[in-house]
Amino acid sequence: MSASEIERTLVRLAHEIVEKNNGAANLGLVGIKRRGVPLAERLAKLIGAIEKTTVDTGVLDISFYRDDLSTSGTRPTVTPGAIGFDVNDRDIILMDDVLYTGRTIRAALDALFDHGRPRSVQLLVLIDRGWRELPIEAQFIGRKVQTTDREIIEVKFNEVDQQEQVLLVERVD
Ligand SMILES: O=P(O)(O)OC[C@H]1O[C@H](OP(=O)(O)OP(=O)(O)O)[C@H](O)[C@@H]1O
Ligand SMILES: O=c1cc[nH]c(=O)[nH]1
Repeated sequence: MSASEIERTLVRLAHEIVEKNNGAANLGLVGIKRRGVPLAERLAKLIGAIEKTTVDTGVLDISFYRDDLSTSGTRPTVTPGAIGFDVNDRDIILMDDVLYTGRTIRAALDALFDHGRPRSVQLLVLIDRGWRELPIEAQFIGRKVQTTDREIIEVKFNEVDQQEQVLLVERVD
């Protein structure tokens, strides 16, 4: 995806979020570090412009570590820290760049509920590449991409990577 394709996709997703939630009054957007954070910030701006309001955004910090005893290889862990606003009774939309096994989102849900009790939680991802290992699905999807287990989706955002594109690349062993 090019920068303009990413932008058009985010505009569409902003409208889908507003439509599905009947506005933005109770919404809070929570970006999963790292590339979920610019996603949440950009969508808050887009939704704010559509609804002429401000939308709360926050950050969940999730870091990966190698677990050599685990068959899956990597396991997401949650770094404790403030989200940035009170999540109690809010309609939360978790945001991340790529949805793959679903383990990051599972950990993010645990972290979110450690911070309070949202009224609802929805999930937005820019790319759904399949290969789920858990019963987790996104309500808002930028693009579904069929991938093999030798392929990797690389999302590059200006705010993090100083470039803007989404690439499908072959894994190098
Ligand atoms: O559904 P999952 O299998 O959990 O995979 C999805 C996660 O993987 C990526 O993070 P990555 O580990 O590549 O870290 P980074 O992009 O922040 O470097 C991506 O940003 C998602 O958070
Ligand atoms: O292909 C993948 C899988 C997980 N996370 C990514 O960023 N890309």
